[in-house]
Amino acid sequence: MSQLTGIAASNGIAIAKAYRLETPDLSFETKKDQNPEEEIKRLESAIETSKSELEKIKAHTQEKMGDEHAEIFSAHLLVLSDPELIQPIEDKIKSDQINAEAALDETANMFITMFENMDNEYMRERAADIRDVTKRVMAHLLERPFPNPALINEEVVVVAQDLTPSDTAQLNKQFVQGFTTDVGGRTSHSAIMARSLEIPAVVGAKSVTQDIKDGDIIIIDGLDGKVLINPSDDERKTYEQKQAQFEEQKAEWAKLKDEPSVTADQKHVELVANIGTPDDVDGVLRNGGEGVGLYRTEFLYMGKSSLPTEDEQYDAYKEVLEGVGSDKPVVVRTLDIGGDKELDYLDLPKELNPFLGFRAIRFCLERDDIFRTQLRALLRASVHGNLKIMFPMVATISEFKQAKAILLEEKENLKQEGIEVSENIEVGIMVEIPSTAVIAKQFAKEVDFFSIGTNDLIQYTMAADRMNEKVSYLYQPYHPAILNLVNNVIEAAHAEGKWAGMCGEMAGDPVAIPILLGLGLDEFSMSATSILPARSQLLKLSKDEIASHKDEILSKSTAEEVVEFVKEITES
Ligand SMILES: C=C(OP(=O)(O)O)C(=O)O
Ligand SMILES: [Mg+2]
Repeated sequence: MSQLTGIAASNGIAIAKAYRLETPDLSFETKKDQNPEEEIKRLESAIETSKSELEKIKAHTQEKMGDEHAEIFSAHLLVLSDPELIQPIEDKIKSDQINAEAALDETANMFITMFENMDNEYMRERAADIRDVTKRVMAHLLERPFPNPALINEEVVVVAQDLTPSDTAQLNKQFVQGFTTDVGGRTSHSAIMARSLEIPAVVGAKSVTQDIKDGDIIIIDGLDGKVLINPSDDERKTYEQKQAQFEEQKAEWAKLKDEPSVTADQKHVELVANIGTPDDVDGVLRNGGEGVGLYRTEFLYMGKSSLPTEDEQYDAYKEVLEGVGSDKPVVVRTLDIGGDKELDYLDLPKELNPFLGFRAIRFCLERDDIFRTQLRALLRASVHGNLKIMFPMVATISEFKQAKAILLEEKENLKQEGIEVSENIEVGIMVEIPSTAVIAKQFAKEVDFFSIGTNDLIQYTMAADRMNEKVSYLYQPYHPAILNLVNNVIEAAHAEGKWAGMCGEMAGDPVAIPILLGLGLDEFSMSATSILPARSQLLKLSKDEIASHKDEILSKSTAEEVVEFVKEITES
């Protein structure tokens, strides 16, 4: 057996066979003087195999995730049945006498370039479909296995170089017991999704794809960030015991499900959850969440071949608001696309620094057609619960004002159309850009609330990529620079009678919780599975006692000094 160490990204222990999820190498050689009849036969057979796989995936997705998610596979099937694409490939095989791989590649690229350059969104989306489908057909031509995560139907641990958010969205929790990746950090979106799926995960384990073969027995220790490959019987027993202990601990926490979130000195805070889809609401309720502090709506736009319609979005928002319960807050973040969250069908230009690029509110203010559709859906859904709207990646007051003005315009438009809209929607911002944290005082006059997005705030403040394990030593949530920014935001909010929450992963971190409590954070939004452990921890903490040491905490020079000091004052 061998053991790898990575970053514990989602709690729990998983023991199962490895399933490697990787796109095969699709490079090929162009061959001349081929027999066209044979090449056409090979092409037809690769297309048929691809079609039958896609039919299966589509049926499976329809059953597990509904029609909306299955739609992308219908679009792929249409491409594979389109004579306007297939005939030119066959013509090329005949005229140039080249192998099917070369003819497929050339013809598909020609169509992709043509569609991508059209001034028509529908056609640009078709370019993305052709690109996806061509990969599958090419893999079959080259006889290299193409992974179909949606079709996994036995208990496995997924092993991948990295998982995109849309890969993660396809994983079926019934069979996928856990996952491990070479790259990534605790705040990469695949790790965040693992926590909302409640499956154990270890990310950033560097060489899992090198060291693990399909079918190896793997133990994922999501509590301590370990990956064991082909463990001995004794090791397996040890981990089965650890798994059982973790289950017992969870049963203890579960007793707090309907209890209030109070500290030892009877101070209330709000413990709410981060979600990515309406399906996650169930986990929020099971884990005693007092609402939703961050609904990442990007996932509505992913795993599809086109933008979600206003009605589709309305249905999702209504489902969340009603599911959570009408009195409980639901903070919905408007589209935060960009960074590692791409939408193929929008065909946005590749950027050198996507995390510093054209994303989130920057994108929405330019593509206000897309933004308005989302805002209308949100406003229409607002009558079904306690909705709060939050804009991501706000860097300037002017961005906030523009976004809010568009929201108010759409509200007026709906009212003119005779559609009811709630009059009590709070409108706030994520604080994830250092400049915004620095002038929080000025922002606090404009917004109804702040939610601190430490996942990004830390990476921008420390100039350390949140997904790069090489610089993860610099990604320091307890660094005094971060704590001073957080404190600045909380004080600014309170001075204007507003509330300050946090929806970055730091809010659910047991080391950070006492510090944030002492700084006066009002709302802690975290993965649903962190809520009960946090509630249990709060019961033992005195807010006033920690707050009395606030200045000392903020004046420490290093993260280590902060952690040591807070440990001293909370354990004494
Ligand atoms: C919550 C945040 O947003 P995301 O993780 O989706 O970037 C954050 O940046 O802290
Ligand atoms: Mg962010």
